[in-house]
Amino acid sequence: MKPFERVTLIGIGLIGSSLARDIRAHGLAKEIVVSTRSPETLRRAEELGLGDRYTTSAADAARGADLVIVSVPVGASGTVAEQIAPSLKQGAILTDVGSTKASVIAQMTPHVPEGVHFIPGHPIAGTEHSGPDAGFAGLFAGRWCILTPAEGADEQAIESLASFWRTLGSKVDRMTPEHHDKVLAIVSHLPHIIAYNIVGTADDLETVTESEVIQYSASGFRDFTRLAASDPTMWRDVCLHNRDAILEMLARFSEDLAYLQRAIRWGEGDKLFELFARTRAVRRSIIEAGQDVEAADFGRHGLSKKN
Ligand SMILES: NC(=O)C1=CN([C@@H]2O[C@H](COP(=O)(O)OP(=O)(O)OC[C@H]3O[C@@H](n4cnc5c(N)ncnc54)[C@H](O)[C@@H]3O)[C@@H](O)[C@H]2O)C=CC1
Ligand SMILES: O=C(O)C(=O)Cc1ccc(O)cc1
Repeated sequence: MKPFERVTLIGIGLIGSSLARDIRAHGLAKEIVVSTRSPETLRRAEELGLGDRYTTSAADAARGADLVIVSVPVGASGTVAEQIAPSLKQGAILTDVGSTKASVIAQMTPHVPEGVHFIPGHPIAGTEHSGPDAGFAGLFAGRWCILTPAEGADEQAIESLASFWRTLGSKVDRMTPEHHDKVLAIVSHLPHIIAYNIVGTADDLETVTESEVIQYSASGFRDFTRLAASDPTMWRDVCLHNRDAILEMLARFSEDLAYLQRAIRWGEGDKLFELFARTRAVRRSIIEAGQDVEAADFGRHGLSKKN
């Protein structure tokens, strides 16, 4: 696709810095402007050569940009939108990468000036690491990116953003923010919450000393510890900003867990076997659909990238 004259990245952690690297690699911008709140992170981004211009002022960074990508914890979306609103140029595309959509839209939309195209997005790609050192080119290749534009949003702007993500190798889908939040609650938010919970429980158990947890953690527990090592600020915000969908899925999860608990208590092996056979089939269908590479990649990068 034709490069943007100026792309501004607000937030330069795992996602923002991966975007910076990919935008450079694919020649998608004539100029990359990097902005983040903390001077230390900004300095690190500069050392890594992630942009062409650097500033802690989101308002200065957004001025004159054709594409502005907000990659901050979802709870900070409203503040950022308020800061950049007066600098956004007419016709600019404004997007985000937040893991929750309805709340981000509610926070940002009131600040978006007439004539600026706000197209919310969410790349379903990441790792448990955070910060500018954790990003890498190619993170989004082969992964989905979900766009959740409002009804009546400018089709040309949507297509331009979709084409940007496709250039990074992503598959692009479109859905309503509410549907996105329900789907992501079950496939991403609950798994993280369950991981935080099980690792917390193991850590609390007085009979299991810390050294035993570490010494005997076979692959099952280990997989949970990877997710449970994810950024606390990011996941606090996800929980607070997708509250309803997460609570709905957690209620369903607890019911199903009680069923499992009862089957174990009463020795109902047939019920256990039926469930375990059904879930094995789910895993197999994911692998057949070619999605297993993603799980393997998360693991690989998780082991090799430092925080
Ligand atoms: N980590 C992951 O695997 C994925 C994360 N996301 C979403 O991407 C967004 C960013 O996540 P990461 O890059 O992982 O986080 P990160 O913690 O690596 O980076 C966050 C960045 O935002 C900056 N920041 C925080 N508050 C700010 C504010 N008020 N103004 C300006 N900058 C601010 C930080 O300095 C940092 O540069 C989040 O909304 C998250 O939900 C989406 C897909 C995957
Ligand atoms: O590291 C993992 O396994 C992930 O699940 C990464 C991830 C985290 C948050 C998102 O909104 C999307 C992807």
